[in-house]
Amino acid sequence: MAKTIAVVGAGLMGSGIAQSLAMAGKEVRLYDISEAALDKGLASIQKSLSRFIKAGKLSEQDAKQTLQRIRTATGLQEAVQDVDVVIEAVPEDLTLKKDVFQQLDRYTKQEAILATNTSELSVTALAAATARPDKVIGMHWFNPAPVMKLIEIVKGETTSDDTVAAIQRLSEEIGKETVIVKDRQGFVTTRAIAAHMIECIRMYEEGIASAEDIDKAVRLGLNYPMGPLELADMVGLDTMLFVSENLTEAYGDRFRAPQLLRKLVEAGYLGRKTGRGFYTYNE
Ligand SMILES: NC(=O)c1ccc[n+]([C@@H]2O[C@H](COP(=O)([O-])OP(=O)(O)OC[C@H]3O[C@@H](n4cnc5c(N)ncnc54)[C@H](O)[C@@H]3O)[C@@H](O)[C@H]2O)c1
Repeated sequence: MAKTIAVVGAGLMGSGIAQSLAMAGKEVRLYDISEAALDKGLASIQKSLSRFIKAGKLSEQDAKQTLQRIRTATGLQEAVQDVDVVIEAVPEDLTLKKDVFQQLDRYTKQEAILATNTSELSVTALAAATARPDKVIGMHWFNPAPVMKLIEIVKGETTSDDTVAAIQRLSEEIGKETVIVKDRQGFVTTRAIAAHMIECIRMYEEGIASAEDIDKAVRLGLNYPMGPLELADMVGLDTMLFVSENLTEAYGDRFRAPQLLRKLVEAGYLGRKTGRGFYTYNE
């Protein structure tokens, strides 16, 4: 049973993953490249825990204990040397992730499992960067990690059944549901959401309805929690373009980025993070 888990990268996903694990009683080592990044990660964990308390879903005492179970480190070796599982959540860049996996391979116990939270990069390629390709696996979380139920487990070409079973067990121990998918571009969730979003952007481009009405139609008619265009703005239009290009390479024209998506990105309108995407944000 995995007792101590390292999370590498304390950004949006890494901090949420660390929090989910600690809330479920796991000892966590949280690593990032700077103190500033770790402080930011811890602040977002504290904010999220306060929301749980306010909603009556967590006691003050449990929140305090959760925080005590998260130990931060700015040295990678120190963070990972004694853990059973590492979950990598550094930016979506294959070269960077390969480099991180090589270091993890060097610094962790031989039997440790190395998992990646990539949304769409090749788990198999990351496995090949290590001397333990059978112990490398995709553990794809969703934002916000402490709330979202699913973990999409990605079995690389070389991932062993034991590794899949161990990550399935860990996910269940912390109260998550799992699906097991092959290591194919976009897995299930990224491929499904991209197809949906790209088709809705095309409808907007064709002038079939306003952005507001497309989002409203999908929210109220299909019962999705968010409309596709507001969701694209939240994810980031640059990220959506990157996903669409990789899916086009894998599956052909049906994933080709609509002109409008490309032009918005070229204009620097990347969604919420730049204050403008399909919508304009004032805060
Ligand atoms: N944002 C999402 O909704 C979402 C959902 C599922 C999966 N993902 C995936 O999770 C991963 C992380 O995404 P994010 O949104 O948390 O990004 P982010 O930019 O919020 O966080 C990345 C963190 O990694 C740190 N970092 C950079 N280089 C590092 C290194 N060498 N070692 C350790 N830390 C390093 C950064 O300082 C930053 O804190 C990506 O692979 C992404 O595709 C994202």
